[in-house]
Amino acid sequence: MIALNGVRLTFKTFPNGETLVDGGEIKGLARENNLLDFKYGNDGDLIKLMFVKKHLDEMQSKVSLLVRYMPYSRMDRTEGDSVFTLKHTASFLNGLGFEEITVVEPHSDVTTALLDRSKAEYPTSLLLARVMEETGFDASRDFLFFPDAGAQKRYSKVKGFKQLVGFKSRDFETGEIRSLELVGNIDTTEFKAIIVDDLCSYGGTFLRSAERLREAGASEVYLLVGHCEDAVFKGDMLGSGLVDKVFTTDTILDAAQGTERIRITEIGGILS
Ligand SMILES: O=P(O)(O)OC[C@H]1O[C@H](OP(=O)(O)OP(=O)(O)O)[C@H](O)[C@@H]1O
Repeated sequence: MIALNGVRLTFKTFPNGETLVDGGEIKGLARENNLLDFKYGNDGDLIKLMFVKKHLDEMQSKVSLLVRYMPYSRMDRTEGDSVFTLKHTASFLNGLGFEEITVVEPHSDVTTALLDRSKAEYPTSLLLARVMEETGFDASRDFLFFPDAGAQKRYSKVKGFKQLVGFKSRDFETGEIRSLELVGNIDTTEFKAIIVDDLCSYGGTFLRSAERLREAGASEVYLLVGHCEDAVFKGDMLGSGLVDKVFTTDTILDAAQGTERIRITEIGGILS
């Protein structure tokens, strides 16, 4: 999905897969300062983005970019012969020459380090208070749970709550979670937990997290993630009974049962 100044652009696809881009639609929506809102679905969307930006360049207008989910952001390091796809995706976007790039919930600082004139926004942090209120979170008893050190670092500004951290081991090649152990002092026999992280893909991290939390006495477990892919529901996250509710945004997912999906454009601070 690509929106220009708040209006979703329409694209047609030729039988051979090429895209027909409507320059008249772009021209009709263009202003002196423009915002392209980019929701990545597949690699073809990057090509569409390039066509739109190049067309706006021909009108000599200024264009900023909102990247709802940074493609390849999890490939923020390489092992063995794997290509550094995040670096090359960032290079592609830099080559398009945006005035500014805002990235929603990047997986790590590597994304913003690679992108020119970029900044990050974290809706998960902004939504935490709302999720706590809805779940009846009691700060004197309940815990936030960060599944790995990366998550703990990402949300290090969230202070004043009891926290537990996971120690996760993942097979880089297959993506399979080898183990996830819970680290921290649980000083109560019954508590609620909110798992906080940037993205849910296959859901293994969160199923394992919820298992460990339930074993430790959690009576309710909630998941708050910035990005959420459909695959998690095929993996039966909610059907497992381990997670009571998933709170996420619309950066990837359009709709799924059992989730509360909050439009990022409604979260103060992201687009201002
Ligand atoms: O739903 P899943 O398929 O389990 O994936 C979700 C997890 O994967 C990502 O971390 P990752 O393991 O890539 O963390 P790392 O970059 O710190 O290794 C993300 O931050 C979640 O913790």
